[in-house]
Amino acid sequence: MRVAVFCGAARPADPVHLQEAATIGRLLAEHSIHIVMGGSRLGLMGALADAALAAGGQVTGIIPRPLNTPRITHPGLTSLETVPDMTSRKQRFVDLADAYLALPGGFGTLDELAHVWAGAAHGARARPVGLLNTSGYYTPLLTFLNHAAAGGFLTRHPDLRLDELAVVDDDPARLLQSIAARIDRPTATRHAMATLHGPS
Ligand SMILES: C/C(=C\CNc1ncnc2c1ncn2[C@@H]1O[C@H](COP(=O)(O)O)[C@@H](O)[C@H]1O)CO
Repeated sequence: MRVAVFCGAARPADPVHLQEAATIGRLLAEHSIHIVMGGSRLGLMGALADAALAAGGQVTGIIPRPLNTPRITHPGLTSLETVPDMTSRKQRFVDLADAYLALPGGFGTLDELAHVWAGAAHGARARPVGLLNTSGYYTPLLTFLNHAAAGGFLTRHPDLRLDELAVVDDDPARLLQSIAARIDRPTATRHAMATLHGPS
């Protein structure tokens, strides 16, 4: 099972975000969940990857070629894939992940979240999305999404329900439990087999 994690490259003002990123990394590794992420050593991405690797986990980085420099790329990932640009990276996250997790972050994280939500709104197979709401980081975004829904702007796909857009929790372990319970296991297994052996 693979989870794509979107999270900040910046050093956060409050170190609790680095600690929580490390907690998520460790928990994913302990549950043998393969992490797919932006491939950087910086910010929350670095904290997540370091903790997962230290706990024996698998971490795949997907990094756009222009960002693949020693200053940015994590040197110890179990695998690293280079892609031409940010748009291709977002598509690789969608190709590879059985679920998505967003930790606190900036425009890059929001862009990745919007990409998966827009895909689901346009009929792509919806996969669970978890928001780690440390210190209420995502509460203003959720308020905005409710505002957008009330304004009738999130209705393009008739099956899309706002409460299905994301599972929100400020507790890393509870959030992972909720996401794991929502993963479509037969599809995830077929998907893993197809990736390993080619489509049957
Ligand atoms: C150019 C600088 C840092 C950029 N480094 C990044 N390396 C890898 N992945 C990145 C980087 N910046 C953005 N991403 C992707 O977006 C998310 C983080 O962006 P945010 O704006 O910090 O939220 C993350 O999930 C990555 O996939 C500075 O020198």
